[in-house]
Amino acid sequence: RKWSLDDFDIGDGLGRGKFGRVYQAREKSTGFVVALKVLFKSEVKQPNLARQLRREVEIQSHLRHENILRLFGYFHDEKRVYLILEYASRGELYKILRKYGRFSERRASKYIMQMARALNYLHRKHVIHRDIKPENLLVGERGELKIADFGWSVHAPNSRRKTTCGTLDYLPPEIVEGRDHDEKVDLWSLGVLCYEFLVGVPPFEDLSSQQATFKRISRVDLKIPEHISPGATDLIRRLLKHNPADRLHLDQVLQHPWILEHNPPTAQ
Ligand SMILES: O=C(Cc1cc(-c2ccc3c(-c4nc5ccccc5[nH]4)n[nH]c3c2)n[nH]1)Nc1cccc(F)c1
Repeated sequence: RKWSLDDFDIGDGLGRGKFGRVYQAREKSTGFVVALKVLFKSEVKQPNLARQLRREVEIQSHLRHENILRLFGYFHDEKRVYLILEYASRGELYKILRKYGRFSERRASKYIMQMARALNYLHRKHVIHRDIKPENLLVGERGELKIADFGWSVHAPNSRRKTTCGTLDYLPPEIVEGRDHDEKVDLWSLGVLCYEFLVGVPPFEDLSSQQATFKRISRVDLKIPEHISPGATDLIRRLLKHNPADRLHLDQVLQHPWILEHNPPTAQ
């Protein structure tokens, strides 16, 4: 199917900051609402960015999971590339987190369960995300999380250097120490995400410097506040292990008492 801009009525601008130029749009023949991401070809001129974009399109267009934002298609005109992305009606998770400060244990465990399911799906396809953090998550119509950005996903195992423009907060020791890494990096990030959902700040944040954060990550300098339940504390501790081999597997996360307690398995 060849798409073009004429197929869409363009609506409001959506994610301004992190996500660049994204607009709500309605496909004219069906009325289906999407998020249309516009990238200027001038911005994607550098060959590695074009390769990065092709890789991201390649990865995301083959993924089908309710907790992973869909890429429906793409097209370009002489100046721009357009991505037809799933519209997440409840917006960006980090804005909701900043508004509430921190989430209840029930809400956090539901989100962590959804993330574990999405990561399980990705890892089975040998895709590691490497950039799980609230800024990359959106919320759908039924309050479900959608992993939205695959800017850093690669096929496992991988030793590519990760030069992050964002914070180090979510990076595991093996990446900050520049060592080889595999999909277990996403298990570490899941632990960081769980901590930030419940506490409101990431566990190794040290606003004095990136170097200080680096040290706290490398030493796994983890302090879990008293108000966090024993179940959540246990799950966080079992994910934030320096040695990737010691981290809880995703199947074990989905069977963890803290997850089951708030998300009883519906009779299948
Ligand atoms: O760049 C992104 C990630 C991405 C996702 C989005 C994005 C941003 C915002 C939304 C929204 C959305 N819904 C909202 C509701 C209220 C307020 C704001 C909202 N944003 N829905 N879907 C989105 C999708 N922009 N960029 N993916 C990408 C890039 C290149 C190739 C590729 F295959 C995928």
